[in-house]
Amino acid sequence: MSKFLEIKQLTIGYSNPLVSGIDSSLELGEVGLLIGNNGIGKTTLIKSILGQNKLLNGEILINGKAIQELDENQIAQQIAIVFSKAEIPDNYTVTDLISLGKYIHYPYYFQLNEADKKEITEILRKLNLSEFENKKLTELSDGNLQKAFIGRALAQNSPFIILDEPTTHLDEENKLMILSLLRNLAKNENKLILFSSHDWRLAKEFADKIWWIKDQKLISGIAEEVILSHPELSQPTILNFNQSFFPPMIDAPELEKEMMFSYLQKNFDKDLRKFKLTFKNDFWDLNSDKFYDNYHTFQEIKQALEKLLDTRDIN
Ligand SMILES: Nc1ncnc2c1ncn2[C@@H]1O[C@H](COP(=O)(O)OP(=O)(O)OP(=O)(O)O)[C@@H](O)[C@H]1O
Repeated sequence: MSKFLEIKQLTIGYSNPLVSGIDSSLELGEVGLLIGNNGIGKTTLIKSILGQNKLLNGEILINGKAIQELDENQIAQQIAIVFSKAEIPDNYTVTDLISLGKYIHYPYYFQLNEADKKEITEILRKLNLSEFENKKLTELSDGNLQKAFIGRALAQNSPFIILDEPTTHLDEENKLMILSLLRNLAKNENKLILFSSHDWRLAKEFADKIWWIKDQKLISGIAEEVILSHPELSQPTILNFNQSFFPPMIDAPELEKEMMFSYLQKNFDKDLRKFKLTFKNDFWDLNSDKFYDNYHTFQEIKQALEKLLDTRDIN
């Protein structure tokens, strides 16, 4: 069976390559989560899949056809895109926006036929947006606005939907709502969903596959397997807010590791990479090449580290 999206030996970028040697695929009914640091090439990859960027090498096949051989309209029949930074058209209602999804099927000026109207009513219902059908977009909550943009993608009726950061700017409850909506679309309507996210820790619970851009390569596979085989993904350093803080090695279950990281990051503007903390259920081991002791509380660990750093500064 051929994969709906197939990428072979692909290099993407501009004058210089950003990511090379990409070999991967996704099938209808799957949810793929695209992650990677800022500026690493996520949007560039999305644009390449949409045929908007010249490929530096290799190929992208959509339903067996090379992307370069499809014209704009043929691509729109296969792929709908939801950009999170989309401009909100002034004076548009929710129904107007969703109706725009039908545009690709008509010439410049069009009027919706009865079947289209029925379909849009059905999309509004499915997205729980019926009560807002005549509301201006500018009056919607962020969560409902995001749903309206997804509604436009659904009206386009393409089997593949790509979303750039669909959960950014949403509160936790709306994030979960959008993520389950995306998963339901894949599972109940056999859509292929590929979305990028900075909230990937949450998003991974809803994704079948992870596509992770790192060191100019794409690491891809079943979400859980990618995380298991790349310990740095489960290291909390990915949530580093404090530029001059470098965490010690923390050997502990995920939650304890995350909490210890969070506590140290708030309390130290320092490089702690010389130290290692090991969780032993009832206490924590703290050691470096010259030191070893154990502690029961976070505060004891903080005091010990402060003392050790002080001593080191004097020496
Ligand atoms: N049209 C362009 N010409 C040249 N370089 C570009 C162009 N567009 C983007 N870049 C550069 O390519 C790199 C990757 O950008 P891209 O937008 O793909 O990253 P990203 O992973 O989506 O980042 P973010 O998470 O911040 O959105 C950046 O260094 C960016 O400056």
